[in-house]
Amino acid sequence: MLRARTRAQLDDVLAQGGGGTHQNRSERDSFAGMYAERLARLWAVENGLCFGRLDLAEEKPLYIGRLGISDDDQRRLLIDWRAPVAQPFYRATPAAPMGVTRRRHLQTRGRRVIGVDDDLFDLDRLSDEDRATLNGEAALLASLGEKRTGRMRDIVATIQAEQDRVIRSDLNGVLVVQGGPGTGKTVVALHRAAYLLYTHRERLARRGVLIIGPNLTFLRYIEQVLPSLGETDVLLSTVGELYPGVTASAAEPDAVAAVKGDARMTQVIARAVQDHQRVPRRPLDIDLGRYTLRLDQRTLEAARSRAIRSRRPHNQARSVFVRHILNALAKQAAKALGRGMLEESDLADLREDLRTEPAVKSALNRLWPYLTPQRLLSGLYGSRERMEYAGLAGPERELLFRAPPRGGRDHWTEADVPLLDEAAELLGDIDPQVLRAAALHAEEELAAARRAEEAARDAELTYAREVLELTGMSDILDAERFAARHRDDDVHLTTAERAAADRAWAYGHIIVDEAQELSAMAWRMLMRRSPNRSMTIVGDIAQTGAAAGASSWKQVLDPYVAGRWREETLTVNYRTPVELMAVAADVLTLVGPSLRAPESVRETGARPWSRRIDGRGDHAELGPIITGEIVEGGRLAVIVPAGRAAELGAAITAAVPGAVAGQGADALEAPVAVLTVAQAKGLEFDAVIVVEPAEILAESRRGAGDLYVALTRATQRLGVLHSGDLPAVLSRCAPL
Ligand SMILES: Nc1ncnc2c1ncn2[C@@H]1O[C@H](COP(=O)(O)OP(=O)(O)OP(=O)(O)O)[C@@H](O)[C@H]1O
Repeated sequence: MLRARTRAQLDDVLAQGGGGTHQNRSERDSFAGMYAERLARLWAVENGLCFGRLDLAEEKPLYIGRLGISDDDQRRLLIDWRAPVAQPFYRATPAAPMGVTRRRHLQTRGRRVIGVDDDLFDLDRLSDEDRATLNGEAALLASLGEKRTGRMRDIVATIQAEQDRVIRSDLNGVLVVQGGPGTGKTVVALHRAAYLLYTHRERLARRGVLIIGPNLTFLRYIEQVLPSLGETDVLLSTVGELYPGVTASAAEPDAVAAVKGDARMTQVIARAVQDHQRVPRRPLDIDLGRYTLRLDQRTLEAARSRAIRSRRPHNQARSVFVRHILNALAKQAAKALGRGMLEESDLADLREDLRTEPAVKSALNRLWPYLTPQRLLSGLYGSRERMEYAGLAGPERELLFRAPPRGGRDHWTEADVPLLDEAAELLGDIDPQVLRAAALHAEEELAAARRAEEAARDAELTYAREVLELTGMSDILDAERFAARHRDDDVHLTTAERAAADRAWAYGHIIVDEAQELSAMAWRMLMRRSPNRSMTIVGDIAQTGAAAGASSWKQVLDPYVAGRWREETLTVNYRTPVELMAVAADVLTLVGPSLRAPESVRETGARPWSRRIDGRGDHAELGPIITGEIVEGGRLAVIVPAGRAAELGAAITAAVPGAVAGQGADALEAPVAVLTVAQAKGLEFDAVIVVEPAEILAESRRGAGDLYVALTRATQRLGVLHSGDLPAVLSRCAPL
């Protein structure tokens, strides 16, 4: 009925056609967008719309669902799971029943109820064992035992009490959620986003919520969870995508990323900017044909210090510098012309004449060049002298050195993005017209701007097509025209879209997943986008893999909110069965003797196995072993050492039909995915085979953490293949 009503409203709006004033049209379009979005949401929640019932001691039962629905008389039929009255559904325990006598979990398929599962809080009837039970244990275990699809699902029906505390925690301040693998950190973070948007709609809809994930595969893995929770206005991004117009697609060794991620790069970038403001040691002669003007060091120093004292970013401070220099030149020119003292208005004319003199322009461009972040960074990496001046020496400098890009186009890596952002802060914007007029060699920036424009147009067109398709109007209205109508006034842009295009956007709330992997420079970039410091930081210090990653939350946060952040810990592992977790827990002792693995909620009886392989030649032996582990209708990951990824990926994809290697959408859909630990981070699979664990252990300083991550990706089965001796920490695996 709701869908029919929304559909009718949408039809009404669209039937009004394209006439009327500009304002009429844009209002109509934004209504159309709103109704279409609501309709999409109503379809998205179709599955399992109502999943719970609370029987209360004093009142009528409440039904809990994915969204709230009232009848025409405003009587509540279904309570949105995020509403305060729904809280007991997740929090009530036999010891603290919160007025609830019975909690019922409904399992549905389509519109049919296929199972119910009750928690009784009538204390007299409970045994001790019952009192300690999980919330909706049967429903939870049924959900955990299901085959994995390659996309994360929502858990609104089975959120556990410790997770609910995180989800509903206060919006303000910085909340760290520390938890071992499989404790639901990711899924909880996504539910928190949905909860916050529901509870603080006004504030957050305007400023938006940013969710940062470790890589694009991971974002694809989680992207469907939010619409099914009823939220569409959230920006999912990696750190590498946060700088508009730059695509960080190049790879680089961990050691290089580690230097770029270090907090010291703040000073390096600042010095790199100052390098472009240095005055030459000798006077500078400007030959104007009729006469020559000279800029001596005193004049240059004075202009420079005025510009710096203006405290403006480099590109804006340039006008102060230029004004001072032109003044000095104009006075000299007056003398050279033999005109003695001139009126101020004559001097002004002279200044303007000089400003357009090519020789003066080129001198000014050398003395105080307009700089884009891209030019600054390319110039820095391409010159050992500049790096030296900026404070990079020895092996670090050699790691960062790269030949200047040919044709003006550089290849950026994920670790470059926070540095570009840092540079952008210090440089300030350049008016695009100035950029063109100054005839800078800025092909790269212009190309980036064009690409951004094209991407925005594509997004508009897709949006327009979707709206028209949803409304069944695609044969009546042309998507191009529909999109063009929006373009003029930006009315259709969601908060997330506007935020994505704006480097300086301040988000209402930022959620960071796999946060342990971020470098100090990446944190600076995120903090800049969170002036109100309203953040949820989700991760596991034991799983840190990146060389520039975190070794404690204190180290990450003290520079920004010392003593003002709170931490919650998740302790129960919902992914990995007891038998697998025992193996992983042994490895965890190598990461840190005091670290404790989370408690698993279920047993499968399937003992992890190990098997010796030859490990050389064409790896023909791997095909049958891997094929034998494929889960019918489910997904298997083969996790390999990063240094062997290309070789093993090629061998396995050749031998196993349907297998894919490396990151990307395919890796989520395929029955068998060959991945490195970094690529598998945050994901989960029905079965996992870890190849050459000794190599994974030895591959980096954080090898033990990497092996721990690899071993905790499976929901059902785990096996280990090794050519040398099996590492002693894996002795629980039964040899085959
Ligand atoms: N309350 C719950 N009900 C049902 N499933 C749950 C619940 N909590 C977590 N899960 C499931 O457990 C699995 C692990 O969750 P998630 O990926 O969020 O863990 P994580 O802590 O982020 O793990 P990692 O640190 O390994 O990335 C997912 O399949 C998730 O859906």
